[in-house]
Amino acid sequence: MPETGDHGASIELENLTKRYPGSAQPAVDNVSMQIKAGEVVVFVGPSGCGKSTTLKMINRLIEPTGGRIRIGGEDVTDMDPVKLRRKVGYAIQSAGLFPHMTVAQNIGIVPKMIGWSKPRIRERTEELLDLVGLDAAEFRGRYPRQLSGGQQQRVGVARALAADPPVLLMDEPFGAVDPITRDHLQDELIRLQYELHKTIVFVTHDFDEAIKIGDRIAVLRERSHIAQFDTPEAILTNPADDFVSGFVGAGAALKRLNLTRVRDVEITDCPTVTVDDPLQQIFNLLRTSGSNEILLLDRRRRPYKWLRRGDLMRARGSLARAGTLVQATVSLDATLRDALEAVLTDNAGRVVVTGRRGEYTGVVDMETLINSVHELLEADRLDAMEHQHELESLRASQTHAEQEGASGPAGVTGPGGER
Ligand SMILES: Nc1ncnc2c1ncn2[C@@H]1O[C@H](COP(=O)(O)OP(=O)(O)OP(=O)(O)O)[C@@H](O)[C@H]1O
Repeated sequence: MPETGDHGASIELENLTKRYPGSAQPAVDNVSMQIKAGEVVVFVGPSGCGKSTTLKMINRLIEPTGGRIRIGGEDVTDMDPVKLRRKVGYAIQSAGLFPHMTVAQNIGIVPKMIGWSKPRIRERTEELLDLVGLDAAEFRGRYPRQLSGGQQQRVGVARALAADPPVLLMDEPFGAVDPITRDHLQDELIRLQYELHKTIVFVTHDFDEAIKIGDRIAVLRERSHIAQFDTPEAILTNPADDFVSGFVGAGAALKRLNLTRVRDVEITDCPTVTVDDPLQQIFNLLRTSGSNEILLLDRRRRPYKWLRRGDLMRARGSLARAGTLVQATVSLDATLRDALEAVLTDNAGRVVVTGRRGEYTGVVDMETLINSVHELLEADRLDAMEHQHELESLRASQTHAEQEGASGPAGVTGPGGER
């Protein structure tokens, strides 16, 4: 198990402002926001709206000109920035690795800075490489130029996590890699977060990425004014205004598929055999299982081929020539959108689900997917109606209170809270 040490800490921004010298307008104007411990909050918004500036004020790479920042309840606005950065990991686009340092040296920078012993740094480096899916023996001695873009990005994330900070800031970390690698890196971040429970603030241009990764999304407009700060479900089904709708874009129902993971839907079992099983046993299973196909697994229980009865007849005693290779698989952390894509491109309308090491876990088929999507959309619709109803009752009770000459209910500043 990876070290899960320091879980997330809450972050509170209070009237945070940045006015760059010589600029007429502030780049970030009076932003207040509460981020809960252990949640992933994504900032999305148009270019130049102040996402990066807001993010970099949290670790004071950019000094605020007004307002306060609290991490885990502690005011860090005036804390020594070097001390602060131990609490806050930081990963950026293109990884930002030092080219003259090896992977291990890059990851060890912060631990070394804060005086960890060499063996402890070495152990932590190995653990982190494993955590981000890189083989330590192969990668620790390489230089960044000897890595692919996706591998560099993984090392960047490992480096940001090195001293086990409760908070992780990520500034378009996957902006510079191709869409497939980007998808993998997103899946891995989700898996990592499942184990680590850090508080993550993530900046992106890409609303689909925000939906996939965020527990909550802050849609920002110019000067980092918050247009809506809510769960992806709420933003998709109930955008606060035209600006947010514009950002959500078309295809909300399809985007909704990005919000649910394969592990959340019903995974069925199919009959399986392994390459070491005798042919006769495979035949028998095909006959008795009631299924017209069975899945052949390799020695590490990874999906290998689909076998049908006719395939075995034609195979004449050897599995090498029999069956159809399993093309696509999806992991438990894959989104329903990925699963749908895989099922649609498979002529038998199903996809094999694999665990962390690629091992067979089950199967998801078209019918399960369609049912799940219908249930999800229906649940969203009910939630949106309930939310609407709550807002209306709140308004009615406020109007009533005003008519009675009393002030509104304590602490209620208006519908929508943080909007
Ligand atoms: N060092 C600086 N000096 C002066 N103005 C700056 C500086 N850095 C950023 N700005 C301005 O502040 C505003 C916000 O910039 P910021 O980089 O935070 O936006 P962003 O939303 O992250 O943009 P993008 O998505 O394009 O990266 C922009 O108008 C930008 O021009």
